[in-house]
Amino acid sequence: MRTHPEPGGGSAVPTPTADPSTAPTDPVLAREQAHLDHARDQLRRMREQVEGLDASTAADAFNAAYLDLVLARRVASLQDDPRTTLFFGRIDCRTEHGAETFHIGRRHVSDTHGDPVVVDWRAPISTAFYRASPSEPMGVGLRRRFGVDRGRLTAYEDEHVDRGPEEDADTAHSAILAAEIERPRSGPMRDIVSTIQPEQDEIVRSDIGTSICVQGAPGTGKTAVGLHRAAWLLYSFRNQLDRSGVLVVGPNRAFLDHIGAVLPSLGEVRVQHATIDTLLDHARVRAEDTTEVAILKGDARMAEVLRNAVWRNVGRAEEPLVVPRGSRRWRVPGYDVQDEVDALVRRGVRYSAARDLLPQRLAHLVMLRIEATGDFPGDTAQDAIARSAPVRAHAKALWPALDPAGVLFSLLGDADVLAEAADGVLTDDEQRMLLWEKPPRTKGSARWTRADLALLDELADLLDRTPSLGHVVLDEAQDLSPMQLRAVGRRASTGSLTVLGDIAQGTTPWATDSWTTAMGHLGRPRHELVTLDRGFRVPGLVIDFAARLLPAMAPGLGAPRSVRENPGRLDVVAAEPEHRSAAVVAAVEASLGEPGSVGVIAPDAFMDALSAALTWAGVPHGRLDAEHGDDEDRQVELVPAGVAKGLEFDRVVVVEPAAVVAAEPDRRTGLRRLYVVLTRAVSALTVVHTEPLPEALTA
Ligand SMILES: Nc1ncnc2c1ncn2[C@@H]1O[C@H](COP(=O)(O)OP(=O)(O)OP(=O)(O)O)[C@@H](O)[C@H]1O
Repeated sequence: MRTHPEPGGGSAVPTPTADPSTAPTDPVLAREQAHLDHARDQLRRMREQVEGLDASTAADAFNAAYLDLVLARRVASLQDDPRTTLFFGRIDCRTEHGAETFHIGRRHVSDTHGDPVVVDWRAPISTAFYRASPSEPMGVGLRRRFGVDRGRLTAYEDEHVDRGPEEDADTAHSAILAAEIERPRSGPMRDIVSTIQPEQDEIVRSDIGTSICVQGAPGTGKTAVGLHRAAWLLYSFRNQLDRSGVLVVGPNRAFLDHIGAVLPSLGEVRVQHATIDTLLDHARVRAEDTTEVAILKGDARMAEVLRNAVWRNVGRAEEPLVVPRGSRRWRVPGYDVQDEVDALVRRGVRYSAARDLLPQRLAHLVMLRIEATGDFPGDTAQDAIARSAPVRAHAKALWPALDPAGVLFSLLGDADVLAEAADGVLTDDEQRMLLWEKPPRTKGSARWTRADLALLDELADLLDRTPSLGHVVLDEAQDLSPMQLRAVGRRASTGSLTVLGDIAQGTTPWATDSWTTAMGHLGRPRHELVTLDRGFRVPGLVIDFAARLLPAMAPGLGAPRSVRENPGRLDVVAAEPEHRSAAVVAAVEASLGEPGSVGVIAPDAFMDALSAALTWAGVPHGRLDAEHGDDEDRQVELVPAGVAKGLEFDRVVVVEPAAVVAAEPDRRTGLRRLYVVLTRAVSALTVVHTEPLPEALTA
């Protein structure tokens, strides 16, 4: 594929130093720039038209305020960002209307006749821009990609898709695509709309009813694909999803900050972002379980224990129900009351919903007796009986009000309650493990753990149905326990899910080793499983180094095939123990002159010493943790190994791999953690060690 203008006739591929303010001399580029100027004029016209609309003409003040809000949002969505272009590609197609040209951009722009000047990348016609190939041209004759710099077009590449397989899209080299993939990374994650690959596009545009699970090695674009899928769904099913909502769940705050700008840059500001802890925000976490107990609390069998723990509270109707009315007392025998209770239990509604129905059911039994005497007191009488003190007291005794904390408090604090709920589900030893050594005196003083949050969430759902969103994107899903997966799954019980992860990056003791099992816990036994294996982040030298770990900790899983042209740089620096921090500082200082971010990733225990060493050397740096992301524009970030998942930096310094491994509860988890931290680099990786490297890495 040729890039125009050719070297000598201007910059082939946009570079930060190109001067885009000059008019293009290449006639094709000049015509395209004129189309861009026209598109900008039309967008301005569309905006001015909306600005001119008068909300005060609405029927009443309420409607006027609502219309005002809608118009303000519409004006905001029609803003033009002069730093970027309105389109990044074009396709020339044969359609039922003859030969047509479509320019593809981030948003739709139309002219005064309503004809498209730019089509949204999510519109059906744009699919061909991403997927057409010589073997399947999809009606496309020409595909053109544009090089862009500071809001101007600086280059273009043409691909004659219909000219047969000699110019196959897979092998044809695109300098513009390569430049986008190779660009140094700095700041938060960016959208990839101009370069979405065909295998990624298939996931992005899967039907809303399809739940998809994407297994992909580091840097294969899982997160990017999940976010673009959310944007595509919101565009294609706007009405449905505006009502039900879309949620993105990620591993920690630092990760959410890293990805937080992608959807807004695509015009989607109404997507909620959460970590699993903020999602299950039922109580403050004030204690930590041992690994063994956390694994048990995360086990899917706990769902049955909790179900039993809730429903065991429904009592048996031993006593008759006696209701005085006028001069008579109406008596319903216990066995009749019990039949109603049994019928409600069998109905399969949530505990609290069934509880709300019971007084009416009891009142109905009383009414039947009254009517049997030939008296028909009317509909309001049943309501009055349902609200009467004897019926309310009877219902309350049979079906007590519960709250999640109260149920879990008695389950973990009372061996008899646990024994009854866990009978035939957990062994005696497991039950002993679950019980608090020193039970708190009240549920309010209980010191809940992170694993308890998923149990409280399950209980909350047993009592009252959790509302479902329209779509949930779950990233780094391999790390969630079965109980956490159930919690996410119920938030999409009537919607669909996009589940992203990598079994080889599972670093929790309860990490899943099977997507079929995980999707079962998410309530999606029927799903599509897709594997992504082309790596866009990690260069070849670095991925080959990290992949040495795979046989030891995730046999059967492959490394990504790096699509990067730059093989990257790998330096392994052996230092004396007393010079470790100095070696890290030297590695950081060596990379400060180049553009792009620098991540120093080390075990948690080293953070203070490394921060002090960097400060002493006068290197400004930030410090990420699970609660704080990259909130300032800093070149150097100090990152605890446990927080690095999902992040990327242009250059990475990994400190003491053996200690990264040793900080985890077991060797497999340790090697997986090391695999995660070694695969964060886009251009260069420096490994600083004083202890021998883990054997798996030197093999
Ligand atoms: N089609 C593409 N064009 C350009 N860049 C891409 C493309 N796909 C992915 N990337 C880039 O590759 C990098 C890695 O993507 P992403 O973080 O989504 O990968 P991941 O599979 O989620 O990685 P990890 O498993 O390590 O979290 C990002 O910088 C992303 O923008």
